[in-house]
Amino acid sequence: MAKPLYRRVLVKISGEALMGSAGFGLDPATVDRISKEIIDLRAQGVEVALVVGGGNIFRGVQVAASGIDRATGDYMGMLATVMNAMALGASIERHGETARVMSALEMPAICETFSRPKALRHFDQGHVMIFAAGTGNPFFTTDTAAALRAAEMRCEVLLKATNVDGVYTADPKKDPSARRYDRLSFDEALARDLKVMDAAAFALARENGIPIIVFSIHEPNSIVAAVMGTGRGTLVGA
Ligand SMILES: Nc1ncnc2c1ncn2[C@@H]1O[C@H](COP(=O)(O)OP(=O)(O)OP(=O)(O)O)[C@@H](O)[C@H]1O
Ligand SMILES: O=c1ccn([C@@H]2O[C@H](COP(=O)(O)O)[C@@H](O)[C@H]2O)c(=O)[nH]1
Repeated sequence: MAKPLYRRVLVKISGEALMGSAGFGLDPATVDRISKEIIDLRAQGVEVALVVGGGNIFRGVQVAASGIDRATGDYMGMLATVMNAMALGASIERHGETARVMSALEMPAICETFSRPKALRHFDQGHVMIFAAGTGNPFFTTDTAAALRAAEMRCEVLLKATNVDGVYTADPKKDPSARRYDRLSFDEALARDLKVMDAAAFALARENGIPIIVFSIHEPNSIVAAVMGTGRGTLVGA
């Protein structure tokens, strides 16, 4: 049986994927399916931190298109990630593991505010860590937050569980002739301006020597497979 390649991982969960086949919001079956994979990883002794996106509810850019200023839209997007984090945390706990949600924006009535020493302590105690509200700053994305928290939490890899099964030469949703990479360097990803993640996220991961695996969250057990090294996806590294 395959063994985990990594002991401590950060998984970036696509917000958009959490809506399942609905056009908006949270699909409970999808949330539960993802939670069960996280629990399977914990059962294998893997320490798991999560950063969740907000694309199933609000993205700052989309909010801005309706006339609200961009920074306000971004704060709305960050609040969306808090709701997703709470849903994932509740589902993980329902399935028998302990989870701690920490938000980059203060909302003490709801969850803890992010503090690195506290987060490391929670991690050492075996809790699944869920980092909400991105970086806490507008004009960023949860991909950048994922690279940032992965570095802060000393994770060995960043797993981007998303809507596509890897990094392509161009956006495969727009260009049917795009080809998928098995492996790719950070320098190439940045030089080719591949939009699967923003440049800040790639640069932060490169600086901290954290490889990124991009894979489809729609494939059953793909998070576990990525940790075992048996899944389909693209490895972005040095
Ligand atoms: N070169 C590329 N290779 C692969 N996907 C790409 C590329 N360029 C753009 N994309 C797009 O990037 C998307 C994944 O990134 P995106 O930030 O939109 O999603 P996410 O981070 O998974 O979701 P969310 O923002 O909801 O958390 C894919 O759905 C794909 O259409
Ligand atoms: O550090 C951050 C992270 C996110 N945002 C805003 O939230 C939404 C949702 O995040 P996604 O990464 O798109 O899933 C994003 O569009 C931004 O508007 C932010 O401002 N700062």
